[in-house]
Amino acid sequence: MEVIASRAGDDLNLASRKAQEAAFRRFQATDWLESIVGPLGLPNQPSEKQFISCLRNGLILCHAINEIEPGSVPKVVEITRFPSQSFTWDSQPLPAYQFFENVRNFLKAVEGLKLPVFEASVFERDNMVAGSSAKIVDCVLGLKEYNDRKQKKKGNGSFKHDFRSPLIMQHSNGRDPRPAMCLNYNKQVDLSANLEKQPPSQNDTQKLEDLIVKALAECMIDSKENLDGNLLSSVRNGNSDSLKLLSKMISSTLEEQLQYKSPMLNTISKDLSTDGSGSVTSSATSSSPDLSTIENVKYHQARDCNHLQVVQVQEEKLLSLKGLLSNTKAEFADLKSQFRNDLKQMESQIEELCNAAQGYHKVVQENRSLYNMVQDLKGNIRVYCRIRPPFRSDTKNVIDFIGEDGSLVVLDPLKPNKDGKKLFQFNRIFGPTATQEEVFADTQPLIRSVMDGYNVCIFAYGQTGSGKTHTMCGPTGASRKEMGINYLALNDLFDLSNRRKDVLKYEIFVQMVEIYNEQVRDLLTGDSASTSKLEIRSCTSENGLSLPDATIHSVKSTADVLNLMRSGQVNRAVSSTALNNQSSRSHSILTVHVHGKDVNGGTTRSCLHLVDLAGSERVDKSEVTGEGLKEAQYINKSLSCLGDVITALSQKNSYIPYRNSKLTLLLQNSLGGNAKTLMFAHVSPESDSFGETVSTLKFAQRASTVELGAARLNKESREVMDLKEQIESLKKQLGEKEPQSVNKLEPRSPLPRPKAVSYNDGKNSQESNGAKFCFEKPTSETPCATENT
Ligand SMILES: Nc1ncnc2c1ncn2[C@@H]1O[C@H](COP(=O)(O)OP(=O)(O)OP(=O)(O)O)[C@@H](O)[C@H]1O
Repeated sequence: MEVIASRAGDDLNLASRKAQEAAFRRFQATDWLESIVGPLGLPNQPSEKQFISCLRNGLILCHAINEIEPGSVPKVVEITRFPSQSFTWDSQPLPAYQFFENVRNFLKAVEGLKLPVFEASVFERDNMVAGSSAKIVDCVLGLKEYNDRKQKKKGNGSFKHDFRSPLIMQHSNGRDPRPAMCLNYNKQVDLSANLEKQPPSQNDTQKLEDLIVKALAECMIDSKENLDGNLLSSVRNGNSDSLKLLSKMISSTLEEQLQYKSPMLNTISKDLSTDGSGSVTSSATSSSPDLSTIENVKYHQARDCNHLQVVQVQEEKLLSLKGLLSNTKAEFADLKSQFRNDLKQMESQIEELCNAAQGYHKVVQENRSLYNMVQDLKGNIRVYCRIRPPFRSDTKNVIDFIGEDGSLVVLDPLKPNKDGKKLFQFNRIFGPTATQEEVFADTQPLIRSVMDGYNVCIFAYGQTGSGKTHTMCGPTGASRKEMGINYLALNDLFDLSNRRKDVLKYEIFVQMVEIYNEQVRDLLTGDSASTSKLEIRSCTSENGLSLPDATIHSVKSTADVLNLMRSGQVNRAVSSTALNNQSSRSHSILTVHVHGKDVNGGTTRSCLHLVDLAGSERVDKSEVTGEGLKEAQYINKSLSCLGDVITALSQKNSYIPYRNSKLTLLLQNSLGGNAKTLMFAHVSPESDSFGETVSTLKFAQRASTVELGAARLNKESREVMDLKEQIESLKKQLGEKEPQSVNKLEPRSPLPRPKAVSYNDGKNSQESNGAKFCFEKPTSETPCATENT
């Protein structure tokens, strides 16, 4: 606001200086004209209006130019005036066409002298605006200069008008640079001083009288133009009627002037009305302060004139502001359209980003399937991690991040900063919200490969209460939708078997056992005595089973499976612990045997192990004692043996300690053989399980590095089978004829030459004495493969 106010102040000063400069030039022009044609009857410092009105009839101008260049205007249209009368500005105006003739003739003459001219129309009252007199003043001052040169040179000097500001000229001449108004004010003070010093002469009195009358008339002219000249003459002659008439007119004019708060006119009006008989002369000459008041009036008029110019300047400013506003509007419209374009660009960029994000998801998917493929080729144990939903929502969650690419970050609750974060990488992570179907969908391809002749092992590992049984079997009393992998897998196998029935005939058998306190128990026999002490054959028996003594059940539908699983589940050792009220106290193993026979006679033999391990537990946390403690110790021991086997396998050790536990012995072919193996690592998200969670994840990470080698297809074509049959019959024939020369006959087989490996279990006398053929390159602990390899 202050800046605006100071700018407005500057503008006012400039406008006021310009107005003063114009007034000074006008006064100069008036002085000069008077010096050429005699008194014009104008005040010392005529207003613009007075100046123009005085010259309007063209008479003064024509006489002035004729004085300088005689005959310039040959015919001047005169008005009737007394010989003593001067060219007064308030003379009776000529009819319009007459003074226009004078003005036109004058302008022609001026043009002839190559001096600056003006438009005759400025004399029309309608065209009179502030600054109208500027060109007339220029023209008159041009004439003056022309005359000065002429006088100087006495010749015909060409015109060279000096347009420099009179203020500058004053300054450069070393005179007082104050504006004309100030100079004039000094002049007025001098005059008052003179009046005080000596009594006014008759001449002086006359002059003062003239001044007052003119000042008053001037005011009237401002409001009512064309004041009757005769009236003024009568007033001068002391005619009291005329004086009264003038007084009346002045009163009405004063009313108008008073609106502009002109105290001087108020005073004069009072004088005139109170002293109607008194002569103007006496009142004018009686005191010098009246004179200064008249000067003040002129000063105020000049100021009003300045104000007019200020208004004009303000109007110009307003115009420029309007221009600025329209420019700003245009700029705003530009900006708007620019914004619109920017928005469109952003839209398209967001679209591109969306496409890129979709592409990224696709690439992640592809990467995962490629990674899985590589793992399949390398025969790595696949590891899926499943996170159980938290039991209580108010507990702190240690799961920090689950990546689509199988990355998992857990956060140590005791170190909630960067150092507390641990990153693990698996094939797939299932978050707490993952459904049974989602988990099965990722497992299905592996399960289906059983139907193609591959051995598959899926086992669930994790801390007690982390959700292993939930994943493998489903919750107790689960609906079909909530069923676990065991049921869904068998269901899928039946489905596939149905779809392939035209080309392949499948037979599906099921065994279900548990390892409880290091004893293998059949869960599907009604005879409780036979549920204990089943023997594991690391080299499968003649019927291809590693548990030949366990009951084997043929299943034809999912309903059969359901019934068997239910009875198996009932037989399973389950008890309540502090961590899980349905805690499995044993490792349960559901084995599905699939025998396929194609239309050509080719066969496949494969098995699927679905293992729900007992949960590792900290006995202090599970608060078990007595029998429960013993169970826990067995569980922990067998899991520790499993860990040792995994470590030895991941380190590619020559010795793999399968025999250290029943569990590892039973899973020997799946962990170190030619099966496809998948491990579900289960974790609890609660912060008080963080230690066990990290230990499970580390175990799972280690397991994922185990390379089993490419899984072997257990398929035999008709030709191979024929050859095998031939070999068998030849063997028989040779044995009958020359039993001693059997060793000389080598069987011809397209398969690699088998190695004879002694089976050193020592418990099965029949097999421990004999040798078995094994096509697998044996490790120290993998003496032979199953019969169907
Ligand atoms: N993904 C899940 N969604 C919903 N509930 C689950 C999930 N996982 C586990 N649970 C629930 O958590 C509890 C413990 O699960 P579960 O019995 O499967 O654990 P476990 O690992 O088998 O334990 P243990 O080793 O003691 O047998 C059960 O009540 C189960 O229903």
